[in-house]
Amino acid sequence: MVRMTLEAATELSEAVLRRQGFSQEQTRALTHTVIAGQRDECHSHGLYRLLNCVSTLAAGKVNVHARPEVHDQAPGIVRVDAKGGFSQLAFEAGLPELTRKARQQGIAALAINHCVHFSALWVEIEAITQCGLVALACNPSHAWVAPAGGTKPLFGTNPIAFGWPRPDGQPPFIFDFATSAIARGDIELHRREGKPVPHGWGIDRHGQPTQDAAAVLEGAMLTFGGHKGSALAAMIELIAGPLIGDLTSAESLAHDEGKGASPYHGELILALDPRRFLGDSATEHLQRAEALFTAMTAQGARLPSQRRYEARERSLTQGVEIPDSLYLELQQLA
Ligand SMILES: NC(=O)C1=CN([C@@H]2O[C@H](COP(=O)(O)OP(=O)(O)OC[C@H]3O[C@@H](n4cnc5c(N)ncnc54)[C@H](OP(=O)(O)O)[C@@H]3O)[C@@H](O)[C@H]2O)C=CC1
Ligand SMILES: O=C(O)C1=NCCCC1
Repeated sequence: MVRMTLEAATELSEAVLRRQGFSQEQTRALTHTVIAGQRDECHSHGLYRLLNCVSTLAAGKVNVHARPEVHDQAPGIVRVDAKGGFSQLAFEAGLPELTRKARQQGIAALAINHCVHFSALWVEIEAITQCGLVALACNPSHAWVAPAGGTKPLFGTNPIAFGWPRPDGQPPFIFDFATSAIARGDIELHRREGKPVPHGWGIDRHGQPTQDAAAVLEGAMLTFGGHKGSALAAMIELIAGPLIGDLTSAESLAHDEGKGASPYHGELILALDPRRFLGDSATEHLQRAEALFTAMTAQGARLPSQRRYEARERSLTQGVEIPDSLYLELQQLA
């Protein structure tokens, strides 16, 4: 393993992206995401993702000079056309209008269209909760996951993330997971490290259960929680696909033409303002939410994101670690 400071990791990411032709703005926004992922020890969405940025560019499947366009779609809806660029800049462009509308209306939606997407959603959810808003985000990806009861890839790994702001400087309550048993990135990391995957992550192309990571990647991933994850995955296809006029995971994969680039689709993000829902009683009710978190942890349960926040503390002082092989690949690209 190679250990480096967060500053060195940031320089490495910027060097790779600049060298490969990404604009200054794209380089900054992409680096923010992958460094956040690495810092919080979300290895499937950290520095490893730079390899996808580079291969997506080489495949001609991303516009590295895209300038997102913000449209005031309706009183409660802001739409951002990412113009074929990565989603990060589009999210940044839409965030001020999303928060303004949420504060005005109590609830607002941000629909991002035509974006190339690979981000962990908690990065965006954190930005919204920092504004004191409750947040929900989801998006399709490429058709890699079989519906419960089926054996052929149809859904994306379709992440869903939720965030709740907390008082007194406490970090927000956030969960963020794929509706597949695990993110595809994690299966890719198992394949790179030659490790078997646990039972229940996927099936081979003949529909048989397998622990061979490469066979799952060629076959189909499985949903988490059987029919429950499958229904959530279908919902995400609908509300972050046709509802916002964008591609489903199957359509994203067809758009890819076998190039292996990052998915191309839309994203739906909702923001809710507790102060609009509750008026003067907001503080009292947010305090009741704190009682829920206390009751969870009192039983020995950990809150989602607690591992991430602990990793963040460690990384800020000790830096981050990546496998030698990834470090060498990134050095070569830089
Ligand atoms: N852009 C895209 O299209 C896609 C992105 N992704 C991203 O991949 C990432 C990983 O997804 P996935 O593989 O499903 O993640 P996991 O199955 O690891 O689940 C992650 C979530 O569950 C929480 N969690 C895990 N274990 C526990 C526990 N014992 N108690 C309480 N909470 C727990 C995590 O908190 P903690 O982090 O603290 O462990 C985190 O919020 C996500 O960030 C997602 O956005 C996934 C699919 C597609
Ligand atoms: O890990 C995953 O699953 C994905 N991550 C980024 C984009 C495609 C799906």
